[in-house]
Amino acid sequence: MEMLAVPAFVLDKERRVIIWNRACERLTGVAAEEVLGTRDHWQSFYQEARPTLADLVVQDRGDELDSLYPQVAKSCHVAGQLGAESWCDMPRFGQRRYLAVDAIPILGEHGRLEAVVQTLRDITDEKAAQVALEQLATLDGLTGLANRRCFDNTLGAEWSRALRQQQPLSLLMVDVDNFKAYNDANGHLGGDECLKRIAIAVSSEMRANDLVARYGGEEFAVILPNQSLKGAAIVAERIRCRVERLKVPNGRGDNEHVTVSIGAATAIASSDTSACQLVATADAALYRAKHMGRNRISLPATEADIIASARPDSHSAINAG
Ligand SMILES: Nc1nc2c(ncn2[C@@H]2O[C@H](COP(=O)(O)OP(=O)(O)OP(=O)(O)O)[C@@H](O)[C@H]2O)c(=O)[nH]1
Repeated sequence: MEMLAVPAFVLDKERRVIIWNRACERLTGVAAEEVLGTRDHWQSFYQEARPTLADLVVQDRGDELDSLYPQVAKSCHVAGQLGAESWCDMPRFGQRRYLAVDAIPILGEHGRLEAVVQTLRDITDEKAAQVALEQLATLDGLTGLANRRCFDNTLGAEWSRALRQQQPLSLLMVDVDNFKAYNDANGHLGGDECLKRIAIAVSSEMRANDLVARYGGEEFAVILPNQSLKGAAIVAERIRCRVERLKVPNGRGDNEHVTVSIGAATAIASSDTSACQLVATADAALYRAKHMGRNRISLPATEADIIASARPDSHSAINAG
């Protein structure tokens, strides 16, 4: 065990460390003599006191596995083994590592627990690669914003949260005006550059919990959790002004610049409404903003419309900004 290449430690049935091998010393930066005979082994992995997997096995607390290791947890109840993956603080190095751990009971006569071996594998690099891939799968290739798939998932999650917490949820649909003409005048690559600049402008108006996504083509969507209609209108107007201030010539004449139209909708989630209806309402508002001349925001007018805005049978009033 001492010379084993895999980091490992062993607890006795009183949860005291009886073996702490060399590889475990290298992994944690903690020498065996610091922990042998103590119950301080957790300090090598975490800033705050919490049981390691081996502690759970000794104390027969396998039922806490899922809550303590929410990322990946697996238990093999027959043999009493537990396995999990989690981020560990690694206090001695001050740098988190992602560890895959297994805790295996050692049974004596009559099947009585004598000790528990915990093995650890540092899989930080694999985890980082996996996270990077997952991020790539959620990003739009041109603008670097969240893509449509990420938008759909986030909206679903935020809708559920709004329903649970009975908080408003706002949505903005932002569409570049006359973009076909811009493409015709500047070519598709020129159009792409313009979309990138608008993406940056829209993102720069967001708070940490908001999500800006490329909804498709020259249309962006902004999810504003826990935001009232009034707040959403303020954000929408800030975005509209920000894009206008970019002063990207649209080729339609001197002093003519690229602008956006924005439709807003706000809903208090309820079980008889859906996130799709919120999108449809914001889209309808966007259509009205276009219809009324572009470079403007459009939103429901009254408090009643805020709630009604997500109902399928509603015909929200419009207030063009
Ligand atoms: N360069 C570029 N153009 C795109 C992209 N996606 C969509 N478009 C173009 O965006 C234009 C959208 O045109 P329309 O839907 O007619 O709308 P519009 O000209 O913006 O007019 P309004 O929306 O009514 O103001 C089309 O010419 C599309 O080819 C893209 O990724 N890059």
